[in-house]
Amino acid sequence: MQVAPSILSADFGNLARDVQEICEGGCDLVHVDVMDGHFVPNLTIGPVVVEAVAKAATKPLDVHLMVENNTFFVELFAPLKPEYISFHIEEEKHPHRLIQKIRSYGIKPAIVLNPHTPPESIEFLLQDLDMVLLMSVNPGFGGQSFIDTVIPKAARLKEMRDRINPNCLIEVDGGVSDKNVQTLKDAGVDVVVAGSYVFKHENRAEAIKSLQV
Ligand SMILES: O=C(CO)[C@@H](O)[C@H](O)COP(=O)(O)O
Repeated sequence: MQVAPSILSADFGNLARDVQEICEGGCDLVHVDVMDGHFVPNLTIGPVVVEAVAKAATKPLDVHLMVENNTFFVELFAPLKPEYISFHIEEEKHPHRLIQKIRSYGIKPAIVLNPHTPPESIEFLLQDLDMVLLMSVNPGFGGQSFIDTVIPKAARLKEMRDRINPNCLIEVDGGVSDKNVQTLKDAGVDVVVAGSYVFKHENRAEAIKSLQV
């Protein structure tokens, strides 16, 4: 299991220090939540702060857009060269075009599904994706409870993924801890995002290790 700590739960007064700590602690990706106050009822960070995160990070960035105007934000973040940019299928009229745009920057495209969105909604996009992110909380905030319907959903997505594009990773985000990571692994999940579990742990490196099952 790859682990992508969400910096939403980091100490923003000491962001570079916290990013360095999770990278030295062995995380696989640094997960960056971009919220615009419209698609979700919360507002986070723009390219100025993400540039500082990219400078501090020794692991690739995984940028999760929770925004209304995906194309505008892709253009804003592409120069920072994250490994992945993911956007919500619920907020995109032309997802295939946006996937091509993200790839044209040399960035891996990913699509995010809210808890209610079925994996079948992206069946005909799967061949063009590097990752699908399944939300296991309603997007917008850290520290929420895990919605366990994501487990059969991940298993259904895995069946589609294995058939259509075995290289496409499955990522789960929200309420992830050492208590549910093995179940997620068994369902076929490849990457977990964890915010409060990692950043509130007294030993963040140990927290990351406990998720690398
Ligand atoms: O995208 C989001 C929330 O919208 C997540 O990345 C959370 O930040 C995960 O936080 P925890 O549930 O692990 O505390």
